[in-house]
Order: sequence, then C-alpha cells, then structure tokens
Amino acid sequence: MSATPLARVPDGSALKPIPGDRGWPLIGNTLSSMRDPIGMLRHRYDTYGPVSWTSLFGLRMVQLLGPDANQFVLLNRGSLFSNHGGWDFFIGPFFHRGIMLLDFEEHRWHRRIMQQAFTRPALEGYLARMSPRIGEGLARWPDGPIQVLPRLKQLTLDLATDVFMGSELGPRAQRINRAFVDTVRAGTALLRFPVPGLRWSRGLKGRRVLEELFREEIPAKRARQDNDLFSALCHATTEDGERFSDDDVVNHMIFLMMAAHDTTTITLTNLFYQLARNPDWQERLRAESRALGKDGLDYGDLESLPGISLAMKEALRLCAPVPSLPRRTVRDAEYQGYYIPEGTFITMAPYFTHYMEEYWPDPERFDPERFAEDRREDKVHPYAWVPFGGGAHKCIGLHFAEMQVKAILHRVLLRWRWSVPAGYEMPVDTTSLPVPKDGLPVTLERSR
Ligand code: HEM
Repeated sequence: MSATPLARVPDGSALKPIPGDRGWPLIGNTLSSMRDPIGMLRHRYDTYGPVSWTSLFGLRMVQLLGPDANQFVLLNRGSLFSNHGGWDFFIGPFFHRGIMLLDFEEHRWHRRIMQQAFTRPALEGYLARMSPRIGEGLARWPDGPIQVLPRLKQLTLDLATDVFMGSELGPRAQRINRAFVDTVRAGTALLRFPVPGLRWSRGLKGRRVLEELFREEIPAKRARQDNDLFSALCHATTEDGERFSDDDVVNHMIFLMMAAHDTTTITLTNLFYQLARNPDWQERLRAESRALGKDGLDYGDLESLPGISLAMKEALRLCAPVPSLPRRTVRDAEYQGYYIPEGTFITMAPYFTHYMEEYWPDPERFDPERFAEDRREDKVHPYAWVPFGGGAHKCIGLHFAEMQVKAILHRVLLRWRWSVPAGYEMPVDTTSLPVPKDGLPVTLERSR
C-alpha cells in the first residue's frame, strides 16, 4: 500500500501530515485488525512509526501507538479528545449516557458521585455479598473436563445479579440477565442496523427492557439502604449534596453491568489458561491460598494473596480485555509534530503496547515476577501497562475487579488442580473483546 497523508496541513503550519493508507477497498484494514491486531499494529508501527492512519469499520482512524501516545491521549491535557465521540459509534445505541461516554465537566460531575459507590466500605459490602455466592456457584461445577469461558460467564453474571442489582429482584432477575446479555452482544454486531431477530435489534429491545425494569425498582431502592451497587447508586451523595437522578441511575446501572462483566470474565479465563500452562505458578498460588486457612475471603485478606496480584497483572498484560480505546478530537491537535484535524477518530491500543519488545523483555512469556518489587518492569514507563486505561476515565472498578478475581480464584485453587493437554495454545477470537474460540477446555481434578 502506498502512503497517503490523512489531511492537508493548514497553510503556513510547520506540522507534518499523518502518513498511512486506507488498506483494502471498502473494508480497509478492518479484517486484518480483527484477525491479528498485534501483528497488524506492529507492521504499521514499523512502517509508519507511532502515528499513522487507516480505514477501520468504514472510518478513517488515526492510530497512536506506544506508551508516550497512551499518556498523551489518556491524560488529555487541553481537553483535545472526546470519549463520547469515540465510544458512541461503537456502543452508543446500547450504552448511551454511561459514564464512559460522558465528557469533561459533565463527566467529572458524574464521576464524583459514582465514586461514592466504590469506597472501601462499599467494596467490603460487595465482597461480603459475593463471597458465599461464589461458593454456591462453584459447587455446581463438575470435576473433570469443563469449558472455562461459559462457566465463568455464568458465574460472573449470577454474581452481578446479586451484587449489582440485589437478590430481592427474584424472578425479574432472569429477565434482566437475558436482556443484559442481548444488550452487550449487540455492541459486537457485524450488521450495525436493526433487522428483526438479529443482534442489533435484540440489543435495542434488551436496552428497553433493562430501562423499564431498573426504573420500576428505583423507588424501593431509594426507600431503604442495602449493600448492593444499585442501592449505592441510588443513595450516593457528594459532600456538596450532589445526587443522581432516576435517569442517571438507570443509565449507570446498564453501563456498569457491561463494564464489569466481560472484562472480569476475560481476566479470569486468561488466569485459568496461564496457570494451566504454568503449574509451578498454580502451585505457588495454591500454597498461598491454603496458608490463609479459609474458603471465603474478607476484604482484609486481599493483601495476603500477593501471588494472585502478580499473576493477574501479568494476565492483564498478556491479554488486555479492552484491547483498544477510541476517542475523537474536539479541536485541531498536534502530536510529535503531526497535524491531527478536529473531528478525527483516534485509537490507542493497550493490547499492542503490552507486547512491545522495546518495553517488555520476552513479551510473549508469562512471567508474573516482572511486576515484583525487585523488578517492576512496568515502571519503565508510567503508561506501558494500561489495562485499566488512565487519566480522568481510568477504570473506576479496578479494585472491584481485583477483589472479585481473587475471591473466585482463591476458592478454585483450594478445590481443584487444573490442566490443559501438553502443547495446547488457546486460540483467541479477536473480532471483539478477546475470548478463547474454543471456550478454553480444561480438566478439573480435586485438590483435596
Ligand atoms: C479486569 C477487569 C476490568 C478491566 C480490564 C477494565 C478496563 C477498563 C478500561 C480500559 C477503562 C477505560 C476506558 C476508556 O478510557 O475509554 C474502563 C473504564 C471503566 N470501567 Fe473498567 N475494567 C474492568 C473492570 C471493571 C469493573 C469490575 C467495573 C465496575 C464494577 C468497571 C467499571 C468501569 C467504569 C464505570 C468505567 C468508566 C469510567 C469513566 O469513564 O470515568 N470496570 N475499564
């Protein structure tokens, strides 16, 4: 492909035009970015450097690559990049007014209130709810061969029903689960317009069902205080007395369930995979869990499982559940001497950064010790490890995620040893969020 500039640089400007190429007619580079995102970005980085453009999903997209670019986009000095402008194209119809799709002052207002639902006491309450439910959920797993992905999806969905919504929803919880699954799947529909019975229109219907069911429940939730997330959003109040309206609560609930569900499931799936391939690590974590001497974790126990923290960081490096983050410029911008016009779609790519040999020695290797205090390879650059993003929109649920991953993995480690056949390599479907194409088959064997 021959390089063409993205746009003409304004007369008299000393800036350079962004180099790049459209890729194939009509589809651009969409298919290669879905098939092999890291290989495709490596090729572009080697060809054009950290700034280039191509055509993806029918849009001209500027790819800003590497830790410096991550820092530039995520810190967003001068408010150059809109989250709404980037994400709305992909998930707006189903997750509009979710906090990640808000910008600048309005986003800060919502984030201040939402923060009240993620304080330490709130997290302690969620863990207390979650812990026995994890035990019940895992008790339904058989010994022997299982597919990890669908099992974990069911478990995290059941946990979300209780911890996010509150169990008193009873039979309505099942309708919410169904509607929720349809809504989330719609974001990855290939046909991006409503055809009855297909993903997109099922997603729109799912969104309407969720809105209705959550809205009906709000008066009861506002009337009493409980330790589920829905309740926390209904009661969250800042020191200045700011609170969410009913519409805000509905929009945030729908978004939060989505933000938490697949991301945590993918992280756990990758931990299962890596620990199956690295039995020495599996044994090390099991020994740590056994030393704790109990099945259910309390919040204070989380720090006693440092091995899981290291392994989780490494699993998130090797497979960033949110592989790239879109933005759109709200004014003309400049990066490393390149001219980025107003209205340009941008992506930055944690998935790619995490495999850059320039920053991560032997990047393909599962090596949790690279995050240990005496090595801290992630410190090579503050934006080299960015599975949770950074800046104003940095994941608000990162401690929640760590807590849930630890609470689940701890119980699994105590109950089973698991393995994959020698030489097994997990085939990853990267058409949307990265998941194993085969669901990750493993064999569970009782460990006590
Ligand atoms: C390992 C699990 C998770 C990963 C890898 C992850 C990743 C991310 C990333 C990359 C962003 C930034 C998006 C951007 O800047 O465009 C984000 C934002 C967000 N995440 Fe997570 N997330 C995880 C778990 C969770 C959980 C468990 C929750 C809630 C309980 C959550 C709630 C959110 C919210 C509300 C935002 C938007 C924050 C804002 O815009 O201010 N996430 N997450």
